[in-house]
Amino acid sequence: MLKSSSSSILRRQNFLIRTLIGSHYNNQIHIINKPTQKLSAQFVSMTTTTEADSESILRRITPTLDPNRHKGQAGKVAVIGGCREYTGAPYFAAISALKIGADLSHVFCTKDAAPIIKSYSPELIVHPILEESYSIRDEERRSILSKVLAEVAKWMERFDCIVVGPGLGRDPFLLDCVSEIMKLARRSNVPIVVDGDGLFLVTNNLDLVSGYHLAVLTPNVNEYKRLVQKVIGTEVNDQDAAEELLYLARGIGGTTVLRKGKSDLISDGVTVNMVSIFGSPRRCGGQGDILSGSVAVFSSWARQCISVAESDSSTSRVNPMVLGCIAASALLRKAASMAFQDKKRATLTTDIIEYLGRSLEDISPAS
Ligand SMILES: NC(=O)C1=CN([C@@H]2O[C@H](COP(=O)(O)OP(=O)(O)OC[C@H]3O[C@@H](n4cnc5c(N)ncnc54)[C@H](O)[C@@H]3O)[C@@H](O)[C@H]2O)[C@@H](O)CC1
Ligand SMILES: Nc1ncnc2c1ncn2[C@@H]1O[C@H](COP(=O)(O)OP(=O)(O)OP(=O)(O)O)[C@@H](O)[C@H]1O
Ligand SMILES: [Mg+2]
Repeated sequence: MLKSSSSSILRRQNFLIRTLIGSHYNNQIHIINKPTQKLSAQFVSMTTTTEADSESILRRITPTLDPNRHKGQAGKVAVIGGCREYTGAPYFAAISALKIGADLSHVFCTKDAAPIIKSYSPELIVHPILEESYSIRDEERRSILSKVLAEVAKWMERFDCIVVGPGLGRDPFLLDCVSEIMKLARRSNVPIVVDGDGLFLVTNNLDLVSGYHLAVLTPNVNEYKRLVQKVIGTEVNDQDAAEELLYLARGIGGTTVLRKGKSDLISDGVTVNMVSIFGSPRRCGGQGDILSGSVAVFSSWARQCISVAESDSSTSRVNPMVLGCIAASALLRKAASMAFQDKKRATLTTDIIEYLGRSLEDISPAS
């Protein structure tokens, strides 16, 4: 009985993967020119840009609510962020993951930030383990770094994805600890979404993500500018945005980059996809944090889908991190648009989070 139901799930997932490949790859940007090896500012605009079929990707990667599944199977994510200044950003990322459908969402933050983040929500599992320079003496650094790492190591293998950076701050000692956490995640093959101050860290230490195919960078306008300057050595060229992003992703060794903006552009150095469905004209802070938590969940779901069908050799063409980005971008934009219809100028990030569930329900009904 159990065997026959699991083989029917397997058959369904194999079917989903095959249709996924078909629809997704018909809707990506086609790179007509073969980029030269040398990274160059002189991109020749030869791409045709089409919109990703995000609704069908969302529908296909979102798991069904199966009564046989146990807690954790729909996703366990962790946000590394939250310091003295910023407590909203890690909360937005972590709660968004739960609202979309993850089972467990953790936050690893500084000791100061933890009671505040806990008070926002009893749903989050909050670990007050990070320290900033002001709270420690120089001679304690080494022992505190080992303690922080040991604490995170106890949990790391349980996570399907970690999100590094929302509200992390830029304290040098804290960033040293986070670099070690990222190395640990990489050694454990745990996917990493890098956002906010995590991008400040990574831009100055590209080796942390370079060549890691399970990493996603989600830069906003400023963060993208700094990345392009560092990796390509030029100013941003909006005329040839798709080619530039492709070169950037290649320059980081095939790490997926989601460039946020009026249209979101996504590349892993092989393809470039675009999501530009209407969102909201409100640009209140925190929407990028929703996105990073959502990418963590959707890319984990896409990986689950693909790993079930691994025997199908054609699946090697599908990058689950890219699918996760497309799904997350589309869902956030839909939720933002619904929240704006309701709240207009008063729309805040918490309002958008309240619409995540209904937006997903419209595309992939729970029953
Ligand atoms: N409630 C919270 O706790 C929030 C905390 N956040 C955190 O704040 C930290 C810094 O992130 P930021 O996004 O502010 O860093 P950025 O480097 O993107 O922004 C720095 C400055 O650039 C300006 N800027 C933003 N968009 C611009 C544009 N399109 N053109 C020109 N200038 C622009 C901003 O006004 C800001 O003063 C991160 O850790 C982030 O996660 C943000 O996520 C927002 C919400
Ligand atoms: N001009 C725009 N029009 C429509 N949607 C946009 C626009 N700019 C950004 N977005 C959407 O908002 C989301 C967040 O992007 P934004 O650039 O605000 O990130 P951010 O600055 O990192 O946010 P945060 O305040 O959380 O740090 C993106 O996924 C994008 O889809
Ligand atoms: Mg941000």
